[in-house]
Amino acid sequence: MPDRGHERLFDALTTKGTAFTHDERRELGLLGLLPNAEKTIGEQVAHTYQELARRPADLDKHVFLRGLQDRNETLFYRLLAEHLEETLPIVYTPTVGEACQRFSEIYRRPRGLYVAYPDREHLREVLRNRPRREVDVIVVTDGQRILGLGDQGIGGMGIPIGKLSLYTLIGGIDPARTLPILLDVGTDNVERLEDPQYLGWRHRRIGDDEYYAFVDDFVTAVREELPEVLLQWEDFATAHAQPILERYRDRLLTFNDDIQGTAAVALGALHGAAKVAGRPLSQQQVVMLGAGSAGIGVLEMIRQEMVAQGLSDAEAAERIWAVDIAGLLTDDRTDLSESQRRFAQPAARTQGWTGTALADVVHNVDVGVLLGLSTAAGAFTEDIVRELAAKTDRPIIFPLSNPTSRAEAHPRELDFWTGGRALVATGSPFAPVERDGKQHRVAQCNNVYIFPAIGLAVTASGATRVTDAMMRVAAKTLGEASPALADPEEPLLPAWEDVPEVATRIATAVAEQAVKDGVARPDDHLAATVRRTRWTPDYR
Ligand SMILES: NC(=O)C1=CN([C@@H]2O[C@H](COP(=O)(O)OP(=O)(O)OC[C@H]3O[C@@H](n4cnc5c(N)ncnc54)[C@H](O)[C@@H]3O)[C@@H](O)[C@H]2O)C=CC1
Ligand SMILES: CC(=O)C(=O)O
Ligand SMILES: [Mg+2]
Repeated sequence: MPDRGHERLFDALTTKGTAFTHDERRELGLLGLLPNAEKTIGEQVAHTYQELARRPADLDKHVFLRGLQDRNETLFYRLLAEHLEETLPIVYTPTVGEACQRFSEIYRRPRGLYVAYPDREHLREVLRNRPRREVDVIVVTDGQRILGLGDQGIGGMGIPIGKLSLYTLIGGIDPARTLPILLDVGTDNVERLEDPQYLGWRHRRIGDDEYYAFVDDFVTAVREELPEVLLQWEDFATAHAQPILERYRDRLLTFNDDIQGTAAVALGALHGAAKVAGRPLSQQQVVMLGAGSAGIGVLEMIRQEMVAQGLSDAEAAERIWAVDIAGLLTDDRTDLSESQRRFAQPAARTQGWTGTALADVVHNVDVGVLLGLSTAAGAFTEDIVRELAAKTDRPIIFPLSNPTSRAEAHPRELDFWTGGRALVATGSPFAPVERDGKQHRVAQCNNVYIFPAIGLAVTASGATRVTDAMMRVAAKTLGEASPALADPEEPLLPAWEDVPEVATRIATAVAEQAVKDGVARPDDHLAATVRRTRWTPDYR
C-alpha cells in the first residue's frame, strides 16, 4: 500500500476519497488534493447510488460500477451490500454477459492478469507481475463458454472479475487478496476476430496438445508463486472442463464452479422442493435437458444423493434421464464422453417410443423433476410443461441456463401452465410472479449461493483440497436454509439479504468437513475463525 500523497489517494483498495478527515489529509500528505468537504461513507453511498440510478441502461450501470470498483473498492462493496438485490444482476448475470460480449468496447482500465499464449515462455514473470502480492482466491477462465453465450475470447475476463466481486460481497474475501485471470489462447468467435477493437490475441484457439501443455505451465507457475491459493476454474468449454478438473483436483486446492458449484446449489434447492412436493429425490424420476459440464455435474450429485437416501447405484441411474441436442443419452450412442456414458439409459428402455427428444421423455416417463442446463431458450414448451404437470401434483421445474435470454422457460409461464403448482428456480434473476393477488419471489438457483462460501471456508481453515464431501455439505447446509421448509409458499432458496449470513454458515460446515477429511488444520473455534476471516466494507 502506498503510504502517502497522490498515490495513496488513488489506491483503490485503501482510498477514502472525500471521506479522508482533515487530520488524515494532513498526516497522509493529502491536504489540498481534495475539495474541502468531509463526507461519511453513508453520504458517499447515497450520492453514488443516485448516480447509478440515473443511468437507464444496465450495461451503462455495469460500466459505472466497474469504474467505481477501480476507484474505491470499499465504497463499491458498501454500495453493493446496501443494494444487493438490485446490483447483483448488474455485476453478475445477466448484464455481465453483455459486458463480456462488449468487453473490448467498454474496456477502461486493466484488472487482474492476462496470461496469453504468445507469452508462454514467461508465465512465471507474468504471475510475478500480479498486482496484488498475497492472494487467497483466483478465478480463471479461457473465455470459451461464457454463460450460455459461447466463445467470447478475451471478453471472458468479465466473468472472473464478476465472480470475485461476489467472493468479497457474499463470502467476505478481502478484495486485496483476489486475482481474476484470463487465459488468452485465442478465440474461434469470428465476429470478435474481425472486430478491429478486439483486445485479445487475434488468433484461432490453439489445438488440444498445445492447450493442455499451456494449462499445465500455467498451473505450475501458480503453484510456484502462490502455493496455497484457491484456483477456481470457470466457464471452460465442457470438453476441457472435466479433464482439467480430473487432472488437478488431487494435486492442488481447486474446483470447477460450473461442475461442482452448480451441482451443490441445485441439490440445495432440490432439498426444499422435494420436501414441499412430499416425495424424496430418490423416489422421483429426474430429467435433465443439457449434458454439458454443468448438467452432468448436477446429475452426478443427484445420483450420490439418491444413493445416500438408500438406492443402489443402479437404481439411482434408472431414475435419471439426460437429454442433449441429439436426444436422450442411451447406451447405443457413440458420441458420448466417459462422464456422459455414466448417465446413458439402456436403449431398450425407449422401445416403442416415437422419438427420444425431451417431449418424448416427458411423455413416456413419470417425470417429477425437470432441470435445464442446455442454453436452449424456451425449450420447456407449453406442451411439455402441461404434460409434466398432468403427471404430478407439484412438478419441480428449474430452467437454469444463463443469462436470462437463454432460460429454458419464463417462471411466469411455468406458473400459468401448471396452475401455480410448479416449484420453480431459475439460473438468472426474474421478477416475482403474481398469483392470487400476491407477489411470489422466484428462487435464483445459481452457483453464487455456493462458491463464495467455499472460498471463505478454505481461506479460514487453511484447507489444501476441495473434497466431494465438502461440496455435499455445502449443498446440505444450503438446503437446510430453504425458506420453503417452513412455509411452502416461500421460495426454495434464501433471500439475498440473508445470503452473506447463510454463506457464513455454509463456510463453517464446509470448513468442519475439511478438517474431518484431513485436508485442513483442526480448530476448536472454527465458527469464530470463519466470522473473523470475513472482510467488511468499512474504511480502516
Ligand atoms: N444456474 C447456474 O448456476 C449455472 C448455469 N449454467 C448454465 O448452463 C448452461 C450450460 O452450460 P455447460 O454445461 O457448461 O454448457 P455446454 O454447452 O457444455 O452444454 C450444453 C448442453 O446442452 C445441450 N443442448 C444445447 N442445445 C440444446 C437443445 N436445443 N436441446 C437439447 N439440448 C441442447 C448440448 O448438447 C449440451 O449437452 C449455460 O447456459 C450456463 O450459463 C452453468 C453453470 C451454472
Ligand atoms: C452461473 C454460471 O457459472 C454460469 O452460468 O456459467
Ligand atoms: Mg460459470
